[in-house]
Amino acid sequence: MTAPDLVLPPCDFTVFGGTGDLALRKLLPGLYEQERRGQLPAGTRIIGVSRSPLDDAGYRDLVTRALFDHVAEDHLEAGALHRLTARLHHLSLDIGSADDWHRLHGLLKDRPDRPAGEEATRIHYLAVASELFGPICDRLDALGLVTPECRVVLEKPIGADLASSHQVNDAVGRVFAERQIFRIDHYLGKESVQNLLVTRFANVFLEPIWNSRWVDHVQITVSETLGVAGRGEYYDKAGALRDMVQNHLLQMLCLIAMEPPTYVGGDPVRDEKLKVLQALKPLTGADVDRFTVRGQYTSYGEKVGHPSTTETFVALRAEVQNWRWAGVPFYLRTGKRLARKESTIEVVFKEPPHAMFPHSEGVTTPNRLTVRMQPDEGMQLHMTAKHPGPGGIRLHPASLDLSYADAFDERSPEPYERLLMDVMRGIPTLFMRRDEVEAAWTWTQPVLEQWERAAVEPVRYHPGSEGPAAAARLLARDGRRWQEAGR
Ligand SMILES: NC(=O)C1=CN([C@@H]2O[C@H](COP(=O)(O)OP(=O)(O)OC[C@H]3O[C@@H](n4cnc5c(N)ncnc54)[C@H](OP(=O)(O)O)[C@@H]3O)[C@@H](O)[C@H]2O)C=CC1
Ligand SMILES: O=C1O[C@H](COP(=O)(O)O)[C@@H](O)[C@H](O)[C@H]1O
Repeated sequence: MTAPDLVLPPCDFTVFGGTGDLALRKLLPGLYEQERRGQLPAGTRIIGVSRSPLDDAGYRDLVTRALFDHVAEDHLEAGALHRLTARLHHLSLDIGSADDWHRLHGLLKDRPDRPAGEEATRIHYLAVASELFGPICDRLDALGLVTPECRVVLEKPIGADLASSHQVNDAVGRVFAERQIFRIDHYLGKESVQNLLVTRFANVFLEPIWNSRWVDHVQITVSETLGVAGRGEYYDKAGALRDMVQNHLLQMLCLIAMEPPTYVGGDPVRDEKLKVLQALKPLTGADVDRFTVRGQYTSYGEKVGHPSTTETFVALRAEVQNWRWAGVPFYLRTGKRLARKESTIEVVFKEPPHAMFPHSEGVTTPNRLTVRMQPDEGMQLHMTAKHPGPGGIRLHPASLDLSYADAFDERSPEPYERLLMDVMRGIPTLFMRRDEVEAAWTWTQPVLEQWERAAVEPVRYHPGSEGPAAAARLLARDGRRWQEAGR
């Protein structure tokens, strides 16, 4: 999935929402890492846009402070900091008002370093709420700032439901062609998530058993220790289903469940993911009540300043209705203020068909492939081994471990760092296509509607806990349990 090194033309990288949490915590540190590794194309400029009354110097100060907070200390290098901050500009404008946009036009058109007719590659990164995507695109279009080489990057969630995601995608699609639109899902930028494709399709040993005959069930967990931090206003309108499940968790499910694409490239991979989303068994009515759990940590209302019914935890049971996966449950869960920060996928295989070792019944544990996105990126294949020693065969759980930190000298790039590079190079494989986003909303929508219709109150859980007991019951009903860290 990595393109050969190319000499890229300069970029004008405009970040709408350039003073926001995402820009300061993730995007600018990602761009800094690229700068440090000499990967930013020469002549690249980074233009932050927000309503804040900042000039270039003020923005450079703000970003420098953010880099000190969010870049690993041993990566902070005076030269790279200087080079990156020298690229920064800030424009104060209100996206909702027609004023001041001419200044963006002036800045983007003013490239004395480029020969006449050769513009920089313009990348418009929309790190603002998705209601603002349409107005931004319209203004860029009206100012003549959209050329065929331009790209636009959309942050998730795109819309708040199926209807609004159609509206947002329509509004962006009126100005940009689909090939210019990069819908970001930072989970697809994680090395271990990309490695799922490689593990499945650059090896042969898994394929014969990667189906309902041998896989008992799949678990996908993204558990966070942090609460909603400074993002309460956004989060309270979104909740965990829109914030995490509709995008990150379903994308991971797709990579586990998809058929082999003809080659790893933009459309083949996305075509296969789309088929998985379209094969998800709809959860409606009584199924929603039975197969979903909504939770909220007990101090959430205080955090957002009012009583709220927004979920900060979701667990659910999904099914992919196709030949490969019929009858295999995919259990998904995510939540805030839980006991651990951990993102994992567990593919749990069936028991061997026959217990042939004396006294082995109940001693073996099913084979299991654990993919660890964080912490300690890697993979473990859990198996049963012979305990060493004479006198009969005693069985013992053991595992084959792949830890990225041990196996590779290079550090794994942060997801945004990797994905921003792909945007600059114009590589769409790790970005969501419109039909994928809408298919994910199509599946999510009836759950949202049923929760609303039935006024499903979230069950409370204690911060620092494993989440609501109902999530454990969801699996216990099927005679299964969540795999917890390290076990
Ligand atoms: N933060 C995160 O970890 C993640 C965020 N996202 C998504 O990224 C987007 C941004 O999130 P986040 O950074 O957290 O949000 P913030 O509220 O922290 O930042 C919003 C940014 O947009 C600017 N802004 C808001 N309204 C306008 C306006 N009318 N005109 C110009 N600028 C405006 C704000 O600056 P000012 O108020 O000065 O105008 C600020 O720079 C959202 O869509 C979110 O869902 C996605 C994944 C993770
Ligand atoms: O997109 C989001 O992801 C983060 C979790 O990302 P991770 O890489 O730290 O697992 C989540 O905190 C945030 O609410 C959500 O918008």
